[in-house]
Amino acid sequence: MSETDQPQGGNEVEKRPEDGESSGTDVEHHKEKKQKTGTTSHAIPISRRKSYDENPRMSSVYGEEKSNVPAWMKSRRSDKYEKYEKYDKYKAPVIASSAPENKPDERYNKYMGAHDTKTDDRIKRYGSSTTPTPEPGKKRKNSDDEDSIPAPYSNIPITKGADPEYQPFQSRIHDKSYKDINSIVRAHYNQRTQQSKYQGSRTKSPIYKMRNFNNVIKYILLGDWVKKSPIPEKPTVLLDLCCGKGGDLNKCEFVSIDQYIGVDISDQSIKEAFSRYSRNKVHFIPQNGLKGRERDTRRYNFEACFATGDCFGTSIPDILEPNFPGIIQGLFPVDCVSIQFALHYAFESEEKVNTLLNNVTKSLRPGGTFIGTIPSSDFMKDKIVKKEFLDEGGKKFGNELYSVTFHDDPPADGIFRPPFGHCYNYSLKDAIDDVPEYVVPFESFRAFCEEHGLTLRYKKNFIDIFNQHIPKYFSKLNKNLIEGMKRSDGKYGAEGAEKEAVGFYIGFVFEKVSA
Ligand SMILES: C[S@@+](CC[C@H](N)C(=O)[O-])C[C@H]1O[C@@H](n2cnc3c(N)ncnc32)[C@H](O)[C@@H]1O
Repeated sequence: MSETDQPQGGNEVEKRPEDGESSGTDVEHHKEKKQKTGTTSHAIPISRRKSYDENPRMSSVYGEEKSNVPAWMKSRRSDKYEKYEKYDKYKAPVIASSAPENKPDERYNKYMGAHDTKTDDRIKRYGSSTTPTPEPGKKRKNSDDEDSIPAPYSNIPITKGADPEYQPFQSRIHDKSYKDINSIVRAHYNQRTQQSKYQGSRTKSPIYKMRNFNNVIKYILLGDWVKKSPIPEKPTVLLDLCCGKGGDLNKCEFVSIDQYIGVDISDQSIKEAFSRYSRNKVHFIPQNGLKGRERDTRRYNFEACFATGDCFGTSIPDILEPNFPGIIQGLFPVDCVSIQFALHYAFESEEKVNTLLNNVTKSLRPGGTFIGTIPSSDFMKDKIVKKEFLDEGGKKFGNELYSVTFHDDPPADGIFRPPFGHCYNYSLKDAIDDVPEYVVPFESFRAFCEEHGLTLRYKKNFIDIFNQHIPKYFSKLNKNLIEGMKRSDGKYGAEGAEKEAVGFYIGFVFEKVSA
């Protein structure tokens, strides 16, 4: 397996005074039945405007250059909050995608059409927020603070744990074998989002250091590989697929993007991400964005919108456009597509991987990057070939923190053929209880990416990423984040069982090479 290592290292990153981190290791999984479950998309627009047009109209990006509202937000403006209201009350599992099956060209003509000479004007900055501004000099709340915010889900039972100050996560999904993977994943992450509000301080979690380590890895990957928009005055846009609770919002601020788009299948996670963003966004963004101006490092200086949707079963335009009319023409193609700790769910079938990679490549501008983190098929191969199993049957490996249990006997040479549908249950203490996910045979994944015009630029195991790049990032990252990785020998990084658990993952970067 060839490996390229060409970090750009050129992206300017800023040291920020504090860091409200989340998830990171919140890796999860599923089980499958061939039933295809898409999602109707539900979206949360973010606006800092106080008033809206009375008469909704279709947006025309280039026809509204003088306006100070992003064009994609102009139509249906009046029902913006109504939509959020609806979303807020949304309870039922999402069923049935309306994605047309066989009209990709039609859909993507529009999708790709925005990248022309007038793209400078595709989005405008606008001011006036309803979000309260923190007192000057006050730092943004970190995730521990956020967890202590009273939550509306008082019906959720609190899991009993050994530490009275900390309640470890425990899944309450029953009869997984009768559910399709989307349902399991959605239920799992909805539960996690709700339970996390009652768990207590994250610093008490048995995987606290691991979470910090994984977050640092994502800072490094995004810091080195998010490429700014090549067109001056055009916003730098990041599309976060399977964004979860918005755990990477801080990282997006760190790399100074201008626009964030988050999509996830878990409606509770999206709601939490929206809430996290809303609490911390800047009060005012100048009309011309913040290019060349100082950013407020205590807050999010970028615009954001969030939508619920199935990234592996539905096209991105079909997820976003119904909720944010004009967004595809207004903000796409984007500069970066990020997918953190989630791509393995797609490897259930070729169809899902194809849908995902179509979403990625059609969303990206040429030269844009596709950045992700996944379990390492090489790591699995090693375990299998060396027979480092926890059970007699040779289906389970791991340690006291994590475990992988294959559904079927793994191949003796550790090479999974065909590349799809190799299911295993993954467990991670205080995060994941036996949730199914799929092996991502990396070389096959790479070949699929190449078929989609994506060329591998970087691929490394987490331990190597950390060792090679932490010197550059050590002084730039939040002190609490760094201190949260302190080892027993006084140095920083992962050790013991945690080291093996984080070594299970790799980071990758592909670049879109052609139009
Ligand atoms: C381990 S979490 C990672 C969250 C976030 N990317 C992070 O790094 O903190 C995996 C996420 O993938 C989401 N997910 C799984 N399958 C999905 C799908 N088909 N479409 C969209 N999101 C999906 C889950 O709901 C969950 O939020």
